[in-house]
Amino acid sequence: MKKSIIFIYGIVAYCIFLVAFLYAIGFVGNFFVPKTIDSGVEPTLLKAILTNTILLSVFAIQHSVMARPKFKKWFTSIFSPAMERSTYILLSSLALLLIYWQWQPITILVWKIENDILSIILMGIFFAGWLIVLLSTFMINHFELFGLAQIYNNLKNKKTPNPKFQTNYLYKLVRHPIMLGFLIAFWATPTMTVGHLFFTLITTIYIFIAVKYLEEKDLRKYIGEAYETYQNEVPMIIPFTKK
Ligand SMILES: C[S@@+](CC[C@H](N)C(=O)[O-])C[C@H]1O[C@@H](n2cnc3c(N)ncnc32)[C@H](O)[C@@H]1O
Repeated sequence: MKKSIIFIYGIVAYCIFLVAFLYAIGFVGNFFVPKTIDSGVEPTLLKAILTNTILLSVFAIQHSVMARPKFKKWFTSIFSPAMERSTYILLSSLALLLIYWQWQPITILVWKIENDILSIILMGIFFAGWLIVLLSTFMINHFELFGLAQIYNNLKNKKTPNPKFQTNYLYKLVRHPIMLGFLIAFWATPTMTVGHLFFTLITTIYIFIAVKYLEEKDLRKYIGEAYETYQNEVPMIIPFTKK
């Protein structure tokens, strides 16, 4: 495929990711965007749970299968390697947009903080979570993580170096600060409904399983002993849980 087309494809994928990422803040936080985690017509409890389980499963399967080295090898045997990350980002973002669009609210209250100061503090923690997610992507390599380095280097006929193993900034505190940021953003809310809690519980379980049994397995294989030492020294997701 023409390098300029691959470049445009990667830029479009990145723009769709930006929309999906920004929308996620409003979706989970219940503000600004037209459809949020607690808005819309409420179906029966069974329909809501079934639909939401399918939606989250689509995202989890896409995200986990496409991140595996075997899938990447297959993909790059057919398409340009420069397109691999952008395709991953594009399909992840589309899976997220599908969640926002089809999510079924369950508005039964689990907790509601009436104290204004506590609510503001929780909203502050919520935004801090999203900031941690965004900043952490730059601590690894934002441009490589979202496929921009690959499409740019491809356009310039340059090889993209393999991603570097980072243990800097927040990666000194935990091994998975991006996931920590998501968990903070999903749990910190002044109003927790059953629908929001369902989303948060399922994503929390998925994050811990995917990180421990998929991502870290690959990282140990490719980085080797240095990653094992890192695992021994730095906690996985919850800070200060390792001596
Ligand atoms: C969506 S990012 C999430 C990274 C990490 N799990 C986190 O929560 O911060 C996934 C990519 O980051 C890479 N990655 C994970 N830990 C890394 C590290 N310490 N240095 C460089 N890349 C890393 C993985 O190989 C994978 O390609």
